[in-house]
Amino acid sequence: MSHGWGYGPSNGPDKWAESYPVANGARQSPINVVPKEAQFDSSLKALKLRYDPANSRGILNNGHSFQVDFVDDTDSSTLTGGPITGTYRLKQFHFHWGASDDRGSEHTVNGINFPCELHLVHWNTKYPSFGDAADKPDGLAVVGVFLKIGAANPRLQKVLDALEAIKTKGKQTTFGNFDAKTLLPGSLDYWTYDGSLTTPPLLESVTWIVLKEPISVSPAQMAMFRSLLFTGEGEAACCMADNYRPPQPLKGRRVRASFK
Ligand SMILES: NS(=O)(=O)c1ccc(NC(=O)CN2C(=O)C=CC2=O)cc1
Ligand SMILES: [Zn+2]
Repeated sequence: MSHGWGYGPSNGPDKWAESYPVANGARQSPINVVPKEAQFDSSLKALKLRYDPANSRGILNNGHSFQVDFVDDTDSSTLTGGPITGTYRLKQFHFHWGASDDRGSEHTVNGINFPCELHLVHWNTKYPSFGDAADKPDGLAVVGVFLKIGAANPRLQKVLDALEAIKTKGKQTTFGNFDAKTLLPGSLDYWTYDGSLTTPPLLESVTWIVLKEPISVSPAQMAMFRSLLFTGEGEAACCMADNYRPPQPLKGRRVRASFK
């Protein structure tokens, strides 16, 4: 790819394999989840997500999405239990969304797209840092949460209200005292499978944990996601939307369910 990867016709998901051959690898993400084909595994533990609001640090427009970054130098915001062993620390969360409400999620369920998907990114503390963990087969664990059109979600509002300050690529601002737990649905039932980052470098290092229950988002709130720009200040504006990779081949992988 002559220029950076993105989601446009010349640098989008169909082109990524040119610079990132692992795009055609054996454990790529996202996937289409077919609940009837997922195997209930009674040995799967309940997810334990313990997040300390004091760890939230900033919010950044990285030109592909926006992410809320967390201080991750102690075990104060962690993921344990579920399909993983050991302790994984929360590094950041971000979203993927569509230009219209009929698309935008990365994972699909029975071929259905949601308008938006939240990813909470964690790294395995058996490694010294996120960067060290990012290319290990058990290095990362991402919790995926679907957003479904419905009533306005007050728990999203603090995040959405911050977007006006980070409209263009590279802009960031402080974002303290945010409790990421408030973004989770009531049920922590999940599907899990071995996968990858869904953006370059597409590293096959992610244990995916996709929650069955969506959280709500209103059409007006979706419009706020779409008010962001892929482009930097002074460049021709391009609205940030359709920043999702479509489902990838399962290639024989098993998808397990924590629930019947
Ligand atoms: N969409 S996803 O699979 O959850 C996905 C998750 C993460 C990343 N990349 C990163 O986290 C890059 N990164 C670093 O390497 C250090 C901080 C940071 O943000 C890419 C994709
Ligand atoms: Zn993501």
